[in-house]
Amino acid sequence: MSLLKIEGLGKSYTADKQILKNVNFEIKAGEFVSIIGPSGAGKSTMLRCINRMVEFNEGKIIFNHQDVGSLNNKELRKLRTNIGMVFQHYNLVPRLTVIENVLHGRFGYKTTLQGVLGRYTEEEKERAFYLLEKLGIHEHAYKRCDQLSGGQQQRVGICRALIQEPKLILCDEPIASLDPSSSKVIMDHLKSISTEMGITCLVNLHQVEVAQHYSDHIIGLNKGEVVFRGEGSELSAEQIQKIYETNTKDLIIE
Ligand SMILES: Nc1ncnc2c1ncn2[C@@H]1O[C@H](COP(=O)(O)OP(=O)(O)OP(=O)(O)O)[C@@H](O)[C@H]1O
Repeated sequence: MSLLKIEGLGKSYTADKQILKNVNFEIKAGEFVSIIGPSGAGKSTMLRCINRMVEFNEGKIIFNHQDVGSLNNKELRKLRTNIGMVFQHYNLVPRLTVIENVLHGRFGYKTTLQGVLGRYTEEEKERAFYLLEKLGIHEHAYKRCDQLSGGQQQRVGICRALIQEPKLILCDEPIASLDPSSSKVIMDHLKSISTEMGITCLVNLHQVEVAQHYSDHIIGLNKGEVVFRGEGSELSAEQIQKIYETNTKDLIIE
């Protein structure tokens, strides 16, 4: 069943430069899909169009049978509870505790006053603990977020997305600031979120081999156009060259 359908998507921030050009793809519920491409290809813009953090200019986005472009503010707020987001720099509130940051994921379900006063139900607090435990960081629940390592902070970011009870999680370069071992922990968690919890993951990545290892499908973007769509095993050196406009050996930093 299709969860997300992108049809003829176009985006430009300024009149002189088209960032996304006629982008088309479809993602099924529960799939793990990566977007790869060189810096500036439009990967972040693509993700942000899906929840309308960035307004797109052309085409259609259908998410969970809803036409995203036609939603009013109230409908958009509701839609965003179904779409979690994980960021490269975690986007946590550093001076607040881990558990408070996780509970921020419930904001979309609250009135502004409830959110500002930090009014959460016992059930929400239990769920936050359960998620922290699942991601192996429950012993840090009452620490300030800025006392945690990058990998731990990213796990808090994932818990905050999960407590929204999303159907889709958008991850914008979730491992770009992490060392290889923390990166593996994060990617393993994201993968099990899709396979065990059935939550669809759309992940922007810089590392081709990571995308190949974890993804059901890969989308290759070059200058805002989809130049590859397929499984990791179908991604040949020639395809990689088409995406990055460079030889694969040039992608290895020695
Ligand atoms: N708010 C904005 N206003 C104007 N131009 C923007 C804005 N955001 C992004 N751009 C431009 O859009 C292009 C695509 O940027 P985007 O961040 O989507 O690419 P990316 O593939 O995610 O790059 P990276 O891998 O470096 O994060 C770039 O040329 C960028 O300068």
